[in-house]
Amino acid sequence: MKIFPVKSIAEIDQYTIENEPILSINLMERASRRLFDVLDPIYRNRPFVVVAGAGNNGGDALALSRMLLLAGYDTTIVLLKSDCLSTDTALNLERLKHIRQSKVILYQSVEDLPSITSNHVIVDGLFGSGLNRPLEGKALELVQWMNELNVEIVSIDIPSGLMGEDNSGNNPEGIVKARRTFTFQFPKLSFLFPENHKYTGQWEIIDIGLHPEKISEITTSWYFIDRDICRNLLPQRSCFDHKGTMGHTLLIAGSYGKMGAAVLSARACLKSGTGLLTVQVPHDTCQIMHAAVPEAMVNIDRSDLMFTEFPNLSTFSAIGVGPGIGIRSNAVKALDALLDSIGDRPLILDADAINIIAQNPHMKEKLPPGAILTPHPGEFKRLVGEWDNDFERLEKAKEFAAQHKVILVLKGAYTTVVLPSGVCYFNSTGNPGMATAGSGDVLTGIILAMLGRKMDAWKAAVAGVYIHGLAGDIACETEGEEALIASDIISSLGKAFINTK
Ligand SMILES: NC(=O)C1=CN([C@@H]2O[C@H](COP(=O)(O)OP(=O)(O)OC[C@H]3O[C@@H](n4cnc5c(N)ncnc54)[C@H](OP(=O)(O)O)[C@@H]3O)[C@@H](O)[C@H]2O)[C@H](O)CC1
Ligand SMILES: [K+]
Repeated sequence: MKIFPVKSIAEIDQYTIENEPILSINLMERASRRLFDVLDPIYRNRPFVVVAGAGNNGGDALALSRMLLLAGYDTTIVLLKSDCLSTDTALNLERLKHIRQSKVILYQSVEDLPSITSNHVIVDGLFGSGLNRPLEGKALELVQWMNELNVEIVSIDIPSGLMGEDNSGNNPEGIVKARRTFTFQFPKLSFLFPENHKYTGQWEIIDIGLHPEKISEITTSWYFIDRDICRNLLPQRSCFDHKGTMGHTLLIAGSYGKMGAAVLSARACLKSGTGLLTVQVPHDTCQIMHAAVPEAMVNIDRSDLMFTEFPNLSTFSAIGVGPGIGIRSNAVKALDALLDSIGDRPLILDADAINIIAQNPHMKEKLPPGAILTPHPGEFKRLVGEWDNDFERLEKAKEFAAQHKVILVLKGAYTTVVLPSGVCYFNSTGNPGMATAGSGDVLTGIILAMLGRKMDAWKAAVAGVYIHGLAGDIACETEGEEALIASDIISSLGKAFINTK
């Protein structure tokens, strides 16, 4: 699914009005009706206070209020006083006046506000995608009032005060903290940043039937990785395939005391379809790998403890380095040498491989084009330094990916795949239960298998994060968030692939 900047959404909106064709007031009615249909079963019989602004977000709020009133809901409307209501908002205010029970409070000061019980639901329709500056004055007062009530707030389209994209200069006091946000047609970029979760709460998309032609025509740099995207990226097997055509991957992982990372990554790689897997492990640990992953071949390092050498790379269709290798000087030297001889072979670097590169900046220059790096936030900080907010974090990632021509996979909620071109893919699968030891090692194994099958690096990264998250979601259904461990993600890979194809 595409994610658009809010200014492009206004363009799609306009195109829909002209080409469906549909009157803008009727498009607003359709959006509000679909919102009502979602809210009605969730909040049956609860009293509502609907807070509306002067723009079209307020128009949606007023149309929704009419629907609530007609359905018998106790509904009070608080309208932010303004001299210039949008045309459709003014029309919806007019329509409300025809309903006998409607109570519209024109907000001028705090004394005007209704008393609220804990049973109330507040609907926030003050500002939506037309917001262009931080809130102040009466609008700010209203937001602060809503936030201090400590009752459930439902935001229409966007929590009022939150910008669709960059909130760097915003005033955190002037943003509604919703329990739920029902957003029209597309997720907004700012919803995908961890720091904005406290504003959006749980968010959901409501399809309001914007014109599909315009949606496919307008280009964007941002995508939400859904099943369709992943399915189109995954290669099919032919009946003539054999293990030699499914890729021979090399995984360099583990050190004395950290063999779990290597085992998890190796298992995940095999469960993600690699034809053959060779794992490079320290001498003293080879029995662990043989016993835990009998399907893997083992290349034994001369060191008892760590990664210090690697086999001839020409045999392998893709190489993965990092889980559990440590950052001791011998491992540093070996990674440096590997980067010297890698050529343009597909490569994924994770965990300590990233830490080594962060500590030895000259190695960044040796990264082959298209290499995939999968840092968690701590590793990414070591690579690029601090950031002030998540929008800036994304900018830094785009800069790094462009400069070094690599693909970054920023792990976390909505794991983000950043391509050298600046295109970003945000993952839709996964859950907080996956914040557990070894989860990242599993991802490395999955992506390595895909790279080994000659998938383009960006495709392997995008499909890999989706399958990883989906396997985590499937595992969570039986394990729950607390008990979920990395091995459960591996066990669910089969179902994840089946459900995606
Ligand atoms: N395609 C869709 O998804 C549809 C969306 N709908 C709804 O429409 C809103 C967007 O409506 P819009 O009128 O563009 O925007 P807002 O309701 O957010 O209002 C913006 C107006 O407010 C002014 N503004 C902007 N920032 C501030 C501020 N900080 N303080 C005060 N006023 C502000 C701005 O005017 P200015 O001239 O003052 O700049 C705007 O006029 C969308 O979110 C949906 O809810 C449709 O109903 C259906 C289709
Ligand atoms: K809103």
